Amino acid sequence: MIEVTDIHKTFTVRTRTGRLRRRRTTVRAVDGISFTVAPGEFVGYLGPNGAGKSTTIKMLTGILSPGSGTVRVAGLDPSRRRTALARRIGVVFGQRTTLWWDLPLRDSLTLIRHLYRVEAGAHRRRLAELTELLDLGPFLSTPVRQLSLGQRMRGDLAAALLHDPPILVLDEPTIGLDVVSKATVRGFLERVNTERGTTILLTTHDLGDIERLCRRVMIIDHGRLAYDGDLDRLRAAVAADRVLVVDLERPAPPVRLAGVVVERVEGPRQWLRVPREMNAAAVVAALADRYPIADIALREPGIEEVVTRLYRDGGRVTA
Ligand SMILES: Nc1ncnc2c1ncn2[C@@H]1O[C@H](COP(=O)(O)OP(=O)(O)OP(=O)(O)O)[C@@H](O)[C@H]1O
Repeated sequence: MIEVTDIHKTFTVRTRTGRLRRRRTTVRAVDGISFTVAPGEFVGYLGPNGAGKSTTIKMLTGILSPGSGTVRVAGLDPSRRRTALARRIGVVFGQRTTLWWDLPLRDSLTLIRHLYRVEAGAHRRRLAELTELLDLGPFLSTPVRQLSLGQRMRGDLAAALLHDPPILVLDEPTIGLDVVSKATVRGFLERVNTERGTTILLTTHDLGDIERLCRRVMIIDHGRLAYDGDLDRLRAAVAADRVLVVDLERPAPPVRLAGVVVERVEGPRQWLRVPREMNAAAVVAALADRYPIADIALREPGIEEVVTRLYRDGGRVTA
């Protein structure tokens, strides 16, 4: 569905160094990235600010052409076949709307129907379906400028999917949304992926989006892919520590066990950081030997911790 081979993109930036002097510097926004996304996959695209995510998305959607390397989306070269590609792809930019500010949402969607030349009957059916899934009914007649951010995003998602494209590319679709709107958007995307088989590439800083929706993540740092694989393997690869939550039978001072650090104590409950290289079962056995234990649970690190660690270590993944 999406094939990217060794793409590069550099920008030349002119910076002022004095009253008249300017210096030209080259920014390697994308520096040799390759990946493929198969039909029906839901892939998260992560990276710190300025890593090159938007530049990649712009090359996938034909807004920018790569300096070198090749991109194929639905078999097309996006920068050369932008119009043909538009029929096969839906794009949502969370920070920008594709809707007409002064028009009611319904009219915006009708205009989009004409742009994509969707036949009237198919449009009616699709709009009814999207209206139900995204609960657009209460604000279809409201001008876009009066919509809340969450309503506007639901409208943008409908606009991107009206022509039923097999590929959906999303750049920060949950940015600024409240918890309820986020849940609506995530639930909707999950259904689009599982029920219609739409291939989805999702760029986000919201790790909750990734954890809820994506089996595969790609992480970009300084224009290069630092990781491409499933989330669990990433957890193990960055060797983020696990936490053992121990309930002792009664409150006690922090337990003492070689290699294990007690992070927090609350009454009889203690949180123990267990380094990845230690065998958790052996730690549990050693604890049970020395302390009266009522209950015990092992927690894998949250995705926040995994990603923070990856960015901090300069994006090196060794596993
Ligand atoms: N049009 C442009 N002209 C000059 N430099 C640019 C341009 N677009 C992007 N860059 C630079 O390229 C690098 C990658 O930017 P990009 O917008 O792709 O990052 P990003 O991962 O999307 O970041 P963010 O999470 O902040 O949106 C940055 O250093 C940015 O300043």
